[in-house]
Amino acid sequence: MSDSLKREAAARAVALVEPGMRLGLGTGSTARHFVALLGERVRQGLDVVGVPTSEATRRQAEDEGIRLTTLEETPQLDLTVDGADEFDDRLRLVKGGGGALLREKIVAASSTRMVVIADSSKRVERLGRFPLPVEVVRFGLASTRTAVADVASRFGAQGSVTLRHAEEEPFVTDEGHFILDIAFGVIAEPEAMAAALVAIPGVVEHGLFIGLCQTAFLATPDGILTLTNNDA
Ligand SMILES: O=C(CO)[C@H](O)[C@H](O)COP(=O)(O)O
Repeated sequence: MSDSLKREAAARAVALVEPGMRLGLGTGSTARHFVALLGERVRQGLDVVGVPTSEATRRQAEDEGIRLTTLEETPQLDLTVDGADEFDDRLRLVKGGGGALLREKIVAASSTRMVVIADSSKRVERLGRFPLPVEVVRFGLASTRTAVADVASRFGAQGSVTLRHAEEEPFVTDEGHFILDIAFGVIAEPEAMAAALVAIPGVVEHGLFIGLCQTAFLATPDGILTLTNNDA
């Protein structure tokens, strides 16, 4: 998708921001537009505070002059705006392509409202096209990986479980963990599979965001499509 479409989706989300709001600031190339546009409004006098979902977003928000806070200081947020790697029509999301899924999920769960901004290529009929990221502690990696692979195959994964790398080295998250990517194909039972994954010792979190997102602004060549999920 072109960058200008991503920016349009981000602009729709920025329009939701009101003075005094406590914001969750997402991670990725689409969320980056949101932070940039928010920065423009802050420089025009808008007073908000934000909790960044990654060190990359923290650096960008600081450069933009956005006042930052933490969940320790501000445990309840009004609105989180973030990207997604894929989502279905019930606004169940897969996130973590950028490796920030743990902080992203904690921030989203601390928000009254989560809005996703994405392009139409991210919309899927059934989740699983994008490999599912699973954040794991480094200790016991081989055992955890075997347990994750067992769950993945029980729930119909068509591909393998891969340790994510950055260049030659394993990718390390902002919280100091590794990421396993599960090539599913189709995730037939997202809720049950999510429960099975978090039951594995060593698994910190997975990239399925279920019941967290209420609204998606979807950039299409014909304009912005709004999807809503009133159950979240
Ligand atoms: O989950 C994420 C990072 O962990 C991102 O939100 C996701 O990867 C989407 O990124 P982009 O907007 O660049 O497509």
